[in-house]
Amino acid sequence: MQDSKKEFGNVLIVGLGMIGGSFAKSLKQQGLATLYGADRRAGELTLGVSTGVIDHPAQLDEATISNMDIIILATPVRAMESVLSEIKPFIKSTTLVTDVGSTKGSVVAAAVKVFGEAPANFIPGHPIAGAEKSGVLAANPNLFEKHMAIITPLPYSDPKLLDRLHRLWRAVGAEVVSMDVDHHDHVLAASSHLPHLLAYTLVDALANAERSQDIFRFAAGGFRDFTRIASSDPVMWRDVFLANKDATLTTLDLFTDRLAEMRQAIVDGDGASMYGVFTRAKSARDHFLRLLEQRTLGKPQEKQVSISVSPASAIHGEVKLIGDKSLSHRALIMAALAEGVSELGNIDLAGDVKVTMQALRDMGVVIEEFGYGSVRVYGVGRKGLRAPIAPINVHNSATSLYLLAPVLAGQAFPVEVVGEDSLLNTPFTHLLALLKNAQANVVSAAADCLPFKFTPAQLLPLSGVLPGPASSRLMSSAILLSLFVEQDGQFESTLHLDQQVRALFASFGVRIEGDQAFTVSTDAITGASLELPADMQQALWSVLLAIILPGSTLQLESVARHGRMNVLLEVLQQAGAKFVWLGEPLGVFKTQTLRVSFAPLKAFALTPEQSYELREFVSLLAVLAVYAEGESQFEGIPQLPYFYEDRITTLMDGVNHIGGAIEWQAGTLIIKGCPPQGGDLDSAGNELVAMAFLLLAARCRNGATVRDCQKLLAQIPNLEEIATVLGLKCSVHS
Ligand SMILES: NC(=O)c1ccc[n+]([C@@H]2O[C@H](COP(=O)([O-])OP(=O)(O)OC[C@H]3O[C@@H](n4cnc5c(N)ncnc54)[C@H](O)[C@@H]3O)[C@@H](O)[C@H]2O)c1
Ligand SMILES: O=C(O)C(=O)C[C@]1(C(=O)O)C=C[C@@H](O)C=C1
Repeated sequence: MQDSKKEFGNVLIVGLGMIGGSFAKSLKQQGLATLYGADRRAGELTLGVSTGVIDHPAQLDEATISNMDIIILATPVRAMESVLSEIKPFIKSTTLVTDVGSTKGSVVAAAVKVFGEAPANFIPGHPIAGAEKSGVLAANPNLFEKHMAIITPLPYSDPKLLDRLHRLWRAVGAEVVSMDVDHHDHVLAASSHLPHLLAYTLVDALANAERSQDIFRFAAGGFRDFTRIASSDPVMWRDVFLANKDATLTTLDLFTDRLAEMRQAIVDGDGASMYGVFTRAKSARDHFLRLLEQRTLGKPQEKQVSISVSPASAIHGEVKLIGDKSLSHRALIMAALAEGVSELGNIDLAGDVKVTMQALRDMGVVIEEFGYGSVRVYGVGRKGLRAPIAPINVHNSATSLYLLAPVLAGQAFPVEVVGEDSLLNTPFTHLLALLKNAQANVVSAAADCLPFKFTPAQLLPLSGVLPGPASSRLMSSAILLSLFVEQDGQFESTLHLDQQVRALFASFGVRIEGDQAFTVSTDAITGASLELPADMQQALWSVLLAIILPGSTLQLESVARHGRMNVLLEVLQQAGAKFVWLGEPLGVFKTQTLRVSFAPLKAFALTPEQSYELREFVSLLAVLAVYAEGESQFEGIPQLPYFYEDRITTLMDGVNHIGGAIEWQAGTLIIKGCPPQGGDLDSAGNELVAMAFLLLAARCRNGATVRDCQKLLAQIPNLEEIATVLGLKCSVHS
């Protein structure tokens, strides 16, 4: 009877319905077993044979049972006890007996009742896959593919048979997860049983309500999506609720309390509460969908995107650029930690800032978007964040990590932070050292890399100089950490604090005094109304476009006239650029309109101090030098952190490849003014290099194509639009 050539030998399905039939069909189609089916409805067995789901119909008698290698119980859960009693006299100890029931405690209890103690060859399981259909005709051999199968091994389960069960589920395409029986029943009560109860009850209540005819007649997608599962098999679901009574009641009580709160919000016309629940729920469901998508599709392959730029003539116009990226991160975090509501205008809502915003939303902060770049943030107070339902994912945003980590260290709940791509291999040694200096409870998985696990701790004031090379991100981390200690925070840094960052914190009631030795104090973090200044990278890019393209004049609104911008403009003046500030400085960031126009450029030099101060802009300045007459010299580049030099190397490769001339001479970068012809430029995925190449391309005689721009477009999704407004012809293609 046994077919020894097939991997799983003889497999018997008891209960040849939708789930049992799907299992059988998959194994049979792959030729992995000889399939037997038993069902109290003879018709299902006949259909099973005629539709190729099983090889043989069978009875639960000695001849069948003693010859099986695997027996799978796939009846409704309350029928399993009687099936086990029936097969008990004939089961061999080497036969794996398992089940697919939706509840696990009741199935184990049935086994204990029948056998005295669940035998070592009985190992329960449950596929987290299904449909609202039933019966063998609904069998789908692909049903379990890329779905999870939970198995709940018992302490004395036979390891060899456990291994066979793993292989069996993997053979039908499932990912196997082990779980404790009680945990399984509580989790599934919430994720599966409660939704079925709600769907059945809703349909039944409406079907018996007044106007039920019209209710169904006019119901559309919402009703259909919510109630699909009310078409599921009633016997199966009656059994589930009888079998998993306690866990279902616990989750049902939680739900009815929350429903009562929603009812009250409607009675009170409390829109803020409703909005809060809806945004949190939307964010939680979006998160769930992303997880599901990753599991079923695998990680999506990032498509390579290129931008082609045609040779441009002049650019003209008056533009208002989106707000500064780094200030946007900080403003959102401060508004979330504030007491009261903040209104933030000209926020950059793309790229990495979205990561910070999502993390805050995941922790219960309501952020309403109204109009382009405007958000209203309902602050929850320093300690008012809520534990997220899943780890906080900072994706590829180091800035989000630097700014969120101190906030998480100060909360009263444990939380994990995960990341993606290159961030996973980046050691955050200095950030961790800073957090530990404040006695934060944080552990990293390995080698100071993500994931990090935070557990609540009483934070203490920082002492001494900030670890590692001076960095403005780490300085902001130190300021944010100081908000969670009782006394005023104090720390030292060799870096000057950016005036705009100081102004931003001050707007929320946080005073930062001193220079190099800082004191951070606050009575209360208060909500603020702020309009952020234009992003400096984008502002410089547009300014340089106008400067290098003959005939251009450009007026940029909301440019902050502060420290670094002044250093930058000094360098541009040295190169011969023409610009003028218009109007009076406005708001906390002292913004003004900046007008620039084309000027013939001459070579210029950066001192090591200027290179350090302007390190974020060195790639753009190098392109400016390509269009200046003579030989520009940048000193101090090798002394910058390694990734700045990496950027410059990519930039040099590109410029030299299309006919420019940049070289190193004794640690100084020498750029010879010599307009290139054009061609292909590979940005190696770096968004700042890509931006510099777009600038370079604009005046190449034949235009140029910049490759690997996906990160740049993630940061500036409306780049094509900005270029069009300015009059630059570029097209994005993959
Ligand atoms: N439907 C789903 O989405 C889903 C998902 C995962 C797990 N499950 C579990 O899988 C099992 C089967 O569900 P289904 O959706 O395949 O149901 P189904 O109604 O399609 O199939 C059940 C089969 O069991 C048979 N049966 C009932 N009592 C029997 C008995 N005493 N002896 C022999 N056969 C008997 C029925 O005749 C029927 O053919 C249930 O335990 C259910 O909890 C279902
Ligand atoms: O997709 C469906 O129709 C299901 O109901 C599948 C579902 C679920 O709730 O997710 C139903 C019961 C199970 O035990 C496992 C999966």
